[in-house]
Amino acid sequence: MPCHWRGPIRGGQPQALLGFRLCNTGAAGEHKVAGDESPFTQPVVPLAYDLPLEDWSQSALSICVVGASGDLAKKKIFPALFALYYDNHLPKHFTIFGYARTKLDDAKFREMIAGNLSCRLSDAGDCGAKMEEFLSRCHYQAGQYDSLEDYGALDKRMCAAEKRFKRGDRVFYLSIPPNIFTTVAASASSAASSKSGWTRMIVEKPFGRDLESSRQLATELYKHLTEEQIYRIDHYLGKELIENLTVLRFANLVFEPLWSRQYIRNVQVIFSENFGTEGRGGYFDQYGIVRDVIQNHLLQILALFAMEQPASMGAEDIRDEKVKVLRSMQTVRLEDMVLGQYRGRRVKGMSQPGYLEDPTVPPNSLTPTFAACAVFLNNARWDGVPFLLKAGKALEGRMAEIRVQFRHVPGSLYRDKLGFSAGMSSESATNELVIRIQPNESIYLKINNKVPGLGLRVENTRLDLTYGSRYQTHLPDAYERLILDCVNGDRRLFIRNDELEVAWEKFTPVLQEIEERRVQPEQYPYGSRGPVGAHYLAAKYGVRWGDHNSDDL
Ligand SMILES: NC(=O)C1=CN([C@@H]2O[C@H](COP(=O)(O)OP(=O)(O)OC[C@H]3O[C@@H](n4cnc5c(N)ncnc54)[C@H](OP(=O)(O)O)[C@@H]3O)[C@@H](O)[C@H]2O)C=CC1
Ligand SMILES: O=C1O[C@H](COP(=O)(O)O)[C@@H](O)[C@H](O)[C@H]1O
Repeated sequence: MPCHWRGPIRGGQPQALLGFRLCNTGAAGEHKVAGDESPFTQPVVPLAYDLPLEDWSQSALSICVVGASGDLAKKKIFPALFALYYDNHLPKHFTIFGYARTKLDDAKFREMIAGNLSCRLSDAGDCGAKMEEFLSRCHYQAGQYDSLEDYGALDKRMCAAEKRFKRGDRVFYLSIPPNIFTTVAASASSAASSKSGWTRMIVEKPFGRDLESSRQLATELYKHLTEEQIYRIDHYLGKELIENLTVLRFANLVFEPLWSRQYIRNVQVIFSENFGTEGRGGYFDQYGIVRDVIQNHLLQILALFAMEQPASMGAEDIRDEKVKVLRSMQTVRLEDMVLGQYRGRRVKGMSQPGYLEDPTVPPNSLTPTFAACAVFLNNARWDGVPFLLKAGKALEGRMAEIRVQFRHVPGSLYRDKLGFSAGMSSESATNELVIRIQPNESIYLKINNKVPGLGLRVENTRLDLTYGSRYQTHLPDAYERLILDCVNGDRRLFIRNDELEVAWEKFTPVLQEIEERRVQPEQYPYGSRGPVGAHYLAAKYGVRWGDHNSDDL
């Protein structure tokens, strides 16, 4: 039975709009359709902004994870797919395929995935059954990444799963090392694109390692895919608190008027991990922390934080504003950057290995595992405001947050009452807005408040929105949100090519200089707060790192 579709296509063209595709039948991925009135197992709310909810009643969705045997696929992608299924966010007629070179059959593949699936806290008791149902829709195709024949075999199985429907839409998630991105894009799009619906590809970072290689990657991808088909993922954009940034700014009157150089002294975007590169040293050493975290995750956060209000919440309007603000950023300078690399240490008889002790890291590597930099935006809103970005591995805690430090109250009546004389610095008495991205997601505003009781003592305390106390709901993992957005054709949280170009433009010169001059990173002990140079950098701009305030730990 032919799979055919002649209706309009959104977000990525099928390869042959006019032709019918003859689908061979086969066992893989077939599931019952009798009595399928609703395209979902139960009605879901539209989750995509400004996009009509896709009509899935007559179509099937195939999701293929390329690199299915890998770390990311096992830890994040399959669990996210299960969570989406569990909460009824996937179309009813979906099938999942794993593709990689490792030889597995469906049973072994399901066994491999099952180990990482977990039930929601809200589990209504049917988790076991749902897991079984989910796993029964997961299939595995072993194949080489460049083999048209192997993708042809995958295509056959996808067709079998889609054969009862007018349309078959396909998502390929490229969860593979960057050296094979284009090979896979070429072979998969040529041999396994949908002929009856759309085909989209989620591409994982790194998108190159500098401006030139990023351009090359784009050129190669464009030989096989249109920009509309490419979903460049930055999983930080899928995190709840990042998704909330635009709501916080543009849906509240109280923040937006303060959001400028007039009231804000500095902005800090901080990422820290309390573990090293364990197991990923081979990949990490070629990139380093600036490329791994700062140039993408932290810069994206900065862009959302600092951009002007977009004309709408549509993907292109938001991404236009992000590009604009990134274009206004000064190119990052070496003198505004501090680099560090962790060394091993022994704590209570336990030894924590240094970066250079990781067997996958070349001896004498200069790759930074920590970096801090000050960046500036040359525009009317942010002129002169330092944005401090800091990221490090093997530090004392795991945390990501944005800190907005406000200016002093001019002519404050309460200077004495705030205890400046008793050693409290005037800085710790200024307002600070903290957006804690993870863990313990929260938004809090540090304010000065009268200590209750007789007399007049003022202290710096918090107006606190801690998600765990306010919302009794499970926060979806970033990968859930982003995979669902891709299925819905919502590109708001994915990186457009011009955003990527401008991000590389701003960082490539300094990255090249670091490599050419063989800049030595400052050593810091595993589990510490990082190199002291980061304090000097902040001090140069009259800033103190907010995450080092003991009240805030
Ligand atoms: N792991 C993570 O936490 C994160 C990963 N990423 C990105 O996601 C992508 C996947 O990451 P991850 O799962 O860790 O990667 P892996 O190194 O685990 O690779 C995924 C799969 O690709 C195949 N593969 C590995 N090396 C090669 C090679 N040299 N040539 C051909 N195939 C190879 C292997 O499958 P087989 O041998 O079976 O073919 C492997 O299982 C990468 O681009 C990474 O940068 C991004 C953020 C976080
Ligand atoms: O992209 C990456 O992110 C992870 C951190 O992600 P998180 O969601 O756990 O905070 C980081 O460990 C990795 O080095 C980097 O490639």
